[in-house]
Amino acid sequence: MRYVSTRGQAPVLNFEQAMLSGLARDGGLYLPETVPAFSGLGELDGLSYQDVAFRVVRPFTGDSFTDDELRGAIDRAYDRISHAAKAPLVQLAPGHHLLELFHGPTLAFKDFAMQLIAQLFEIALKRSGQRITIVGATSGDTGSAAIEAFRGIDNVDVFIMFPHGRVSEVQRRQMTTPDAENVHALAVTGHFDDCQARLKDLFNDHVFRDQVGLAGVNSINWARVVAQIVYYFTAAASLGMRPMDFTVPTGNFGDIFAGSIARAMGVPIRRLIVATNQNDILHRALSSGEYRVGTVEPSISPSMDIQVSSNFERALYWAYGGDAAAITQLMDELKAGGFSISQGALEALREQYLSGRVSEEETIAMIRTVREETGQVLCPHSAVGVAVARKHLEPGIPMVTLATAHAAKFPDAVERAVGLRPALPPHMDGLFDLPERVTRVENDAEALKSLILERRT
Ligand SMILES: Cc1ncc(COP(=O)(O)O)c(C=O)c1O
Ligand SMILES: N[C@@H](CCOP(=O)(O)O)C(=O)O
Repeated sequence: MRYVSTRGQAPVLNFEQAMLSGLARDGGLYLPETVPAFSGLGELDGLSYQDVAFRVVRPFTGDSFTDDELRGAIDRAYDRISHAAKAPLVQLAPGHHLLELFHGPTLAFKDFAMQLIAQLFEIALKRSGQRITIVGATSGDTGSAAIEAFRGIDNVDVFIMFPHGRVSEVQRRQMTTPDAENVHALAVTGHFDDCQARLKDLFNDHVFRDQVGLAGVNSINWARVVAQIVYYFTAAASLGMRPMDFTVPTGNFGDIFAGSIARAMGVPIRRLIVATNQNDILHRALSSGEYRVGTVEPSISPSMDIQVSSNFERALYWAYGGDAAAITQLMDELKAGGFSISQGALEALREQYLSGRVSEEETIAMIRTVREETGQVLCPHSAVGVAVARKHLEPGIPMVTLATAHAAKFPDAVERAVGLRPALPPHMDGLFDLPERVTRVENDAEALKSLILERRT
């Protein structure tokens, strides 16, 4: 399996190289040259999550890992997910199911990919003896999952940038309380898009990139996306592999893009529905064809407070028929505020994705409604998903909404909706008592580079 950049000017890589690279050297994102068709869709029901993961991930890793290495990595990764089913599917209403992706150590869907790629990074780094510096940008969940997965791993330093004052207290403490020496939490002045833009600045400075062995674990990293494909397969297998719809609370477009790969591999996904909060650039883009960056508005679903949605570049690349020059041009226009999607590409995107947007009030109301109807307490991101999904239910077609985080990570929003603060699970006891370690940083690439050079171990 070979991986190519969406901008067409970076070296073609194998899986391990693409994983260790993160962003391509031309600023683009890696994609497989072709998506492998999956054989044996009908044989998955009844298999463990780990068995399905092995079958789904294997075609993407090529000869980068032996079967034993991959199987071992999968087993160790998913041992950390507490639920026996790993990603249980529960019924919210007849025909509407919730895919619970919050039973990992940091209570968000990010654990599914981050735990696995940490294992794969460790194998690859032990083999090569290479030392790397992971830098990540987070609106809250990627950072905590990355810190949890990579803390204490030899040959790795982890620097996580989060927007100061714009993540929940639980998310912040998950990033600032681990005492591992290789972990560095950085509170950046600005919002998530600033953090992500600075991250890309670091990658695009090739001298710095090579000097520190820069690696990325955001969903710009193809390996993250691959791991997120698996739960579309397990959900579809539980529902008998008949045509179904998925609604995905969306920000950086990694999770829903993984759904489009599952579909390309053969999972009978009829509609993939993008659910956004008031930061609705994706909904506006799919509705109007205009991808125009607005101001990031803080919301009660802060992990989706994103306007520049990285993985949309991958979707655009396919919508433009793999025309890397066109993507490069669009990404140049994006620097000046946005671009118009061509009619042909917009039609191709609309064949892949529907979209909906939910206001703050609707999100609160949905947390309340679902609690009243089912007893389930949703996190605000999952509530955005459920609210959009409910507008798209069709008789006879199962709908799966991804529940992307545990309600206890966002107690203020949940309390506003239903008057209770969900308890954190026992493994997080003491989170509010531990000392925090965090460095305030300006939204400035040079300041970040100096800090990273000074701090890496
Ligand atoms: C809880 C939660 N829900 C949804 C999302 C959106 O996922 P994606 O960025 O893959 O679109 C995020 C952040 O990525 C998140 O942390
Ligand atoms: N919501 C994310 C934003 C980054 O997403 P990623 O999937 O690209 O890592 C977060 O919680 O940090």
